[in-house]
Amino acid sequence: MHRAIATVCLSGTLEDKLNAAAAAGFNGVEIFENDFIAAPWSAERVRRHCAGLGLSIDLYQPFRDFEGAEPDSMRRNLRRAERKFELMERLGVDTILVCSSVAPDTVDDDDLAAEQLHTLAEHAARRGMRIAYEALAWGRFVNTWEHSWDIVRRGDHPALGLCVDSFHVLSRADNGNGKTDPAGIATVPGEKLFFLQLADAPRLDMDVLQWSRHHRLFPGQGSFDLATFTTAVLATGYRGPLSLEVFNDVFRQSAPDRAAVDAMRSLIALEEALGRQPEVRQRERIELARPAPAPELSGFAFTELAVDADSGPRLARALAAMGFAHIGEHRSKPVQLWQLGDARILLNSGGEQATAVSAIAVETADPAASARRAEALLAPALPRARGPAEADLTAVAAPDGTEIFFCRTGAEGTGWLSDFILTGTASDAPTAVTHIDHVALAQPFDYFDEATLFYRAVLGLDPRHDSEFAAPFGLVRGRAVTEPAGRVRIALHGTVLRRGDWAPGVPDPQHLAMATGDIFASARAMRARGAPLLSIPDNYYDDLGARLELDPEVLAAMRECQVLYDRDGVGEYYHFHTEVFGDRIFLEIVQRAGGYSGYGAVNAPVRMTAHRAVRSPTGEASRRLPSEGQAP
Ligand SMILES: O=C(O)c1ccc(O)c(O)c1
Ligand SMILES: [Mg+2]
Repeated sequence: MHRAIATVCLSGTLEDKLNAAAAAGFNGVEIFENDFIAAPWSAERVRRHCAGLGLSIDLYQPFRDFEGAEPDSMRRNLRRAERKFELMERLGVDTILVCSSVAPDTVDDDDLAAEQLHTLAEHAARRGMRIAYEALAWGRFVNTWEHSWDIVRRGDHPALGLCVDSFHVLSRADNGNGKTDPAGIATVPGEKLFFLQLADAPRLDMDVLQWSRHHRLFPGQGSFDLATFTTAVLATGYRGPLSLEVFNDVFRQSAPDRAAVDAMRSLIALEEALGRQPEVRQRERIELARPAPAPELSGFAFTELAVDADSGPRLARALAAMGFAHIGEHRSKPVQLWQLGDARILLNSGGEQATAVSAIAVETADPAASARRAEALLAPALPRARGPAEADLTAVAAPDGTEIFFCRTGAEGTGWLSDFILTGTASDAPTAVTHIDHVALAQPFDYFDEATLFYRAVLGLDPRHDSEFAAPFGLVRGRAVTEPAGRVRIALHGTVLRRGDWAPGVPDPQHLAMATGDIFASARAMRARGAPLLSIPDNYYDDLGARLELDPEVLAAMRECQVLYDRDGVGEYYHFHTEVFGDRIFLEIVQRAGGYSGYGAVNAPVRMTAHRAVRSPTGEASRRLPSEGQAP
């Protein structure tokens, strides 16, 4: 389909925005009026620049406070409109968005609004132009798509049609803010639907104008069902642009090239979702992106930690005490392979990077298909330095820079294990650890929403378990992306607000969590072997005993083993932690019981406070993520 983006989505000048949109592969743009007004270029120059970039100008917007005006204002409004039509002629754009009036002196009279829009359409038609009328969710009187459609119908002019914007429709459908039925859009005749704007948003219980102006997201980053919504629009016969219109405080200050790629990824993923809707699949002549389907992921092949001269030996000692065996050495790089049960960890001391999770390898049913899909979804491919006997592992970069590898352990030829000279064998899991349960990655503030879409679209993981909690260094936001059966879980966390210099650059270290079948046996065995485990204050256990009526023996065992606890409607979660290595990494052991699928977010502030001692808030510069704290 024709993919477009409103200039308001991107940061910078009009020139920056147009260049970024074209570079990301968009076919067209909506010119947001303020971007044009502030630009040093004439309309003709903008038109030429767009043409040179291969961008059509699909919409000029917005034209505000037109309908329901007193006769005197109407004369002024028509004059204002004529000036904009002249400008549109120069720009070479034939459709203008008129959004429903918010003016306090608007008259509540649908017949009057319809008559005035008819007149406006008549003026537009003389120049071969069209009026796309959009109901703002906070319009003075017109604030549902149904109401705008009723007025367009009464206005009865071929040059008068609707603009539907998923935010205005779904924000009202979702929070019970007013009666509206997104599915009903399917009944509008396609020729009366002039334009489609798409935005996602997180579910927030707040004023709808503030929600729209600050928190809109690209499709797939929030909680709206845009596939169903767009299917209803396509059912009308609408074949115009899929156009993104996102107002977002973070994107407004993000590098426009990167944001435009994120935006394009969201449309590719949406088109793919549309192709799965039976109603859409049956219609011909809809060209949709069809990336290779996401192959099934069955777990983590390995996780690689970048270590330095200090953290490397400390981590190696900790892994040994936790029961891991050092079973191999990489053929050409300073990389150690450690294993316990099915949990494999690489310690890589060859890079410049500070101690951190540097790579995650997922077990995929088809590594080549995973790589093709990642490419189709614009994941940046990473070049691999490859030695003669080494597997050709495909890797892409996640938004935070973590390398994601696609592996099939044991597969002929591509087995990554053959990169290692095996020098030992895994012990018999003396500490009951079975596999990697999850990897927790600190996200740079600017890339949190981009990361959600990346993992969802590229790896086919589902976003779940949104949390927000007050921690010693500020408010922390968490979200997990998981394989449906829970075999791959990645927990993302980041700061909710930017902060000054006192708090650490990242709110919480990254960590690697291993699953055990017996949390107390693991804790006792690891402690006996000298693992550097974290101490939890007595206050925590006193509160736990007060909040939950736990078996006194279990509570005593938790206190003895420094195990934290959570439960939800279906199951229980037991977990304990190591100290922090190199400021940026710790290890966790978890036991899930009865289908608990969370991450013990309720306990995170306690654990973070316990880690506080090793995360002194001074001298932070060296502890920021590579992508944090850089000059813009
Ligand atoms: O927030 C606004 O004013 C605004 C303007 C134009 C739009 O298309 C829209 O959806 C919102
Ligand atoms: Mg809009």
